[in-house]
Amino acid sequence: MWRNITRIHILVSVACLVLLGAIYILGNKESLYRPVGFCPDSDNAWRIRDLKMQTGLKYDQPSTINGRTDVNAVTNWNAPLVWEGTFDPVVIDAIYKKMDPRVAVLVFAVGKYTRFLKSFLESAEKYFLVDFRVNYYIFTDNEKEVPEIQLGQGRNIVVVTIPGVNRWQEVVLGRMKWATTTIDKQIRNESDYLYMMDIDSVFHNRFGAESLSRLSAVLHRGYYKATLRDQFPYERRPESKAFIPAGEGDYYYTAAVWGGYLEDMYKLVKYCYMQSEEDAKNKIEAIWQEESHLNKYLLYNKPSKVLSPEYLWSDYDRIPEDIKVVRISQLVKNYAEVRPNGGH
Ligand SMILES: CC(=O)N[C@H]1[C@@H](OP(=O)(O)OP(=O)(O)OC[C@H]2O[C@@H](n3ccc(=O)[nH]c3=O)[C@H](O)[C@@H]2O)O[C@H](CO)[C@H](O)[C@@H]1O
Ligand SMILES: [Mn+2]
Repeated sequence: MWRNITRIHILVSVACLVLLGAIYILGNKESLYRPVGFCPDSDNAWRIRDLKMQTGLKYDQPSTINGRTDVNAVTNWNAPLVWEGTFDPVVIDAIYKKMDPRVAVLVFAVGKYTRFLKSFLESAEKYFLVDFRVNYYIFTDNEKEVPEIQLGQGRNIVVVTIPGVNRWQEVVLGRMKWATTTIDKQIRNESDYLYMMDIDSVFHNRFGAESLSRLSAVLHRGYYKATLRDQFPYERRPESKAFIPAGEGDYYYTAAVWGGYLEDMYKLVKYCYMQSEEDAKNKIEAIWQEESHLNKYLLYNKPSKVLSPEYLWSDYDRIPEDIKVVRISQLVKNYAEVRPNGGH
């Protein structure tokens, strides 16, 4: 009898120890494979802690006097405004490589837009965060049309199947819903940074780690130089959640390229989703769909980096003197032909 109880005791104790051990290991699983240089904070997001660089790196001495004088390289909230010539790729890459972040790129290719996948992905492999870890999440209603692409080391394609639509506006706004739910389900565990991008674009030059920050937004090429804030195509109807009154505004940002820390992007993507749902309930659609909601958010929650229109130019437009490098450019397309319900 005594011996039996002892055995049961031992068995129960061992089982408890195994259980505790399993809970401990599972609880720490995240930190086991998290890259060095990131540290968790209270809302479980990952923050850059140290701007570390190895010894012996060779690069040009930075100047306090010389730099771009034709453009402004800092916002009035003291965030960098990134142009060619305002960073040294050697230094930036060295710092960010030490952190070795995992970057998620979310693109949608619904209906005829699958035709843009090949050139987007092939050019991204050549120019987008080369030598970094990148997962392309391709949301499509036709996975058979996702092309086979030769990918660099540490880079993957993940196909997410979604239903087709009748109106292009549904894809554009639907992106916010699908991104929110897919981050919740899957992406959160696989990424430190997240980018949202239009698929109808091609990379032409380096689009590198200088673009990474807590929240990075790109100046829309059409309104970056001479447009008065009251002329920005913000949503101007007070009935919409995206409403911005006259007299307010910093810049007009494009919704075709935006990125940042996973959790900050999640918050913003979800915000656009929720705001557009509110609008739908009130039978209104913001003038530029999620771009309008994005601009409202970024006015009152300033981005930590503003990227110049080098980070999204357009093949429709002549390249002006101040754009020294076109890093990615929107393709010319026949809107009426490529969209399910025609052009604008
Ligand atoms: C350069 C720029 O400012 N782009 C914005 C502009 O887009 P665009 O006029 O460039 O819109 P677009 O036709 O490229 O649509 C945006 C994206 O939605 C996806 N898509 C769209 C339709 C479709 O049938 N299938 C499909 O997959 C695809 O990833 C596409 O790149 O206005 C849109 C809202 O009106 C968005 O704010 C875009 O980010
Ligand atoms: Mn586009």
